[in-house]
Amino acid sequence: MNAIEVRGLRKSYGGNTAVAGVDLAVGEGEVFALLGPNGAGKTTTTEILEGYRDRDGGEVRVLGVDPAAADRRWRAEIGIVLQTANDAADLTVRETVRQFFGYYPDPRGVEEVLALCGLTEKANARISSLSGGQRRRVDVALGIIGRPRLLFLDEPTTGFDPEVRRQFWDLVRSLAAEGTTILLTTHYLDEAEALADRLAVIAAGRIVAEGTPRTVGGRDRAPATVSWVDAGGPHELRTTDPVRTVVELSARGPVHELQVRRPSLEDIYLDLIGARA
Ligand SMILES: Nc1ncnc2c1ncn2[C@@H]1O[C@H](COP(=O)(O)OP(=O)(O)OP(=O)(O)O)[C@@H](O)[C@H]1O
Repeated sequence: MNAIEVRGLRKSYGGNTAVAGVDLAVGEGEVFALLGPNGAGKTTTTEILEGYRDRDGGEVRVLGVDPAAADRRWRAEIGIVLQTANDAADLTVRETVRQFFGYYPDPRGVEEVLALCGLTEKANARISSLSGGQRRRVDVALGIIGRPRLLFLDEPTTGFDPEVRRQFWDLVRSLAAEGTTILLTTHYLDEAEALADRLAVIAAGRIVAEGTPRTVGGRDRAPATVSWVDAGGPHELRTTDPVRTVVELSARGPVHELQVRRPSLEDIYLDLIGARA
């Protein structure tokens, strides 16, 4: 059984179509990233999957259940890290995490979660005194304390400094290694590349490409750029067979600053969403 199955999902707000027929399948234990520009329909799609938003049409199964008709038991198997920070500003970090501990049938230990999220040193600090990135870590802690089978991460590392982002990536990898299915929404393509087994690019409410970070949008077959400097000056060549180009160049005589550049995920993404000519 797939953790998430979506067929023909549609949602409009008044006359504005936010999701225009999305199909999606996420396997158990997969880390799946949803990419797309602002307003593409990512949050609307994930909120429908989380059971927080009605849909206009389409079939949706999350852990085998229609989220529109889900019960408490289903909800306990889902972890959610929303874009908005929590608002229990007067409580300390530990008190906040402990409160959520009580909501779940089989939670992780409070101290374990604080440690996993790098919050042990801030355990006695009030939420209101935390920095933006530290608050975000509390959101993540609350999302994972229930030991979810499926975790929704909506732009989880916004506001994180580079070191904390790396720590968070390690946390996601360890959750994935335990078998947690993860649906990640992010604007950071390096994050999708580092974490996702598969990803989909959504634009104007439709999925425009799906694949692994290596293959999406024909990335693995796209031409590479070979650049070098020789006696005639700098050169650049786009080719689908860069190995052959390099072999031919080296047979011709001395070259310097030889570089082979494959299209990055960002190059492919920008092409897919039509952001480049
Ligand atoms: N509650 C709402 N009422 C009316 N329109 C909405 C509502 N929520 C979203 N929309 C519209 O639906 C479309 C999709 O929005 P959505 O928030 O799903 O996009 P997104 O891909 O998550 O964007 P972002 O990257 O900015 O978070 C947008 O045009 C947005 O203006």
